[in-house]
Amino acid sequence: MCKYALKHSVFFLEAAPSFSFYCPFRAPVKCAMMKGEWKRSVKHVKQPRNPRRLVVKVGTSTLTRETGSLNLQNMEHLARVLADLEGMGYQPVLVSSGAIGIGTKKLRLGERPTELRMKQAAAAVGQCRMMHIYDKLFAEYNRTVAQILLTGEDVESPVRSEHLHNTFEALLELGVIPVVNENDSVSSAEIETGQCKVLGDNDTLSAIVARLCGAGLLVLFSDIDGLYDADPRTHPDARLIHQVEAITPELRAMAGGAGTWRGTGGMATKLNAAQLCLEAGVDMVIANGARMEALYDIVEGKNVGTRFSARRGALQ
Ligand SMILES: Nc1ncnc2c1ncn2[C@@H]1O[C@H](COP(=O)(O)OP(=O)(O)O)[C@@H](O)[C@H]1O
Ligand SMILES: N[C@@H](CCC(=O)OP(=O)(O)O)C(=O)O
Repeated sequence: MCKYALKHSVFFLEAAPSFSFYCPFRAPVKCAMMKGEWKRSVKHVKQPRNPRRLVVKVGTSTLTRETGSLNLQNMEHLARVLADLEGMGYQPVLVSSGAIGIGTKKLRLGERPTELRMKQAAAAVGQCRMMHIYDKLFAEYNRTVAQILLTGEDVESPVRSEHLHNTFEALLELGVIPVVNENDSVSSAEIETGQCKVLGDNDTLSAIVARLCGAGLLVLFSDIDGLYDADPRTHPDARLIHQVEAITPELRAMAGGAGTWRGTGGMATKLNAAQLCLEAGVDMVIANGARMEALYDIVEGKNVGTRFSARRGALQ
């Protein structure tokens, strides 16, 4: 136990520069040594990665159709595959966007609102509807879901992030599938500007969640097969990049913004998420949400979409 704490605290010191703006792993590690029984709290201890734990993020463009209606086909496939993976011994955590888009449709607003308070109202309505659908779909497979809504302050605060970490642990231990989103109705940072010191968007949020709960893999399901060397919507000859090991300025230059009126951030925010994952030793894959079954291959490390491999700095 003591060796564990020391080993990992040393790791933190070495890795400290990468964690200067965010460190979710604040659970104190108590260490008793022989009869001296000294105890120490090691803050900022980095969690070992659990290879069976995976975070799956789905974007609004995957959960809704061009008309703004729910894409029930994608949602059903998502619930079935995650329930099945849970049955196979994996511990899935779902990060789901879609609250504003779904709320916009339910309120018959016609188009995504531009006024902040209206976006927040749409998110409050849409989140409720989205959870209702997830609850029903997962119940079909005898699975229980839980809602976790987060803000930047929650993951910045040592006390709150420790509570969050403990809640994830308890839910996963109970076999529950957590469904996470940003708490848009109280947090204006993301939906107003797309910029936020800690979160910023659900791509970044999912990377933070993957680190917070010690996941070994993050999968971002989008409306496209992966990262291309240019946005395929404007460059039809763009080529898919299969493997990435470092986020370089050249790579960032290839990543454009959102592809549809429903998406937020595009590939730019997915690369931010990849950067956070690579720093923490978490593998990340971008894949097409129209083929959720690809998740079976992804967890086995097969070549699907774009894989960001965290070879350096990996804990396991
Ligand atoms: N280099 C790129 N490779 C692939 N997609 C890109 C690239 N640059 C920009 N995009 C756009 O990113 C979109 C996916 O992001 P986004 O619209 O935010 O969806 P989501 O809701 O899944 O987060 C794609 O539809 C595509 O048009
Ligand atoms: N929290 C917002 C989603 C923000 C976001 O990042 O959206 P997306 O680009 O579709 O993943 C919502 O639920 O509407």
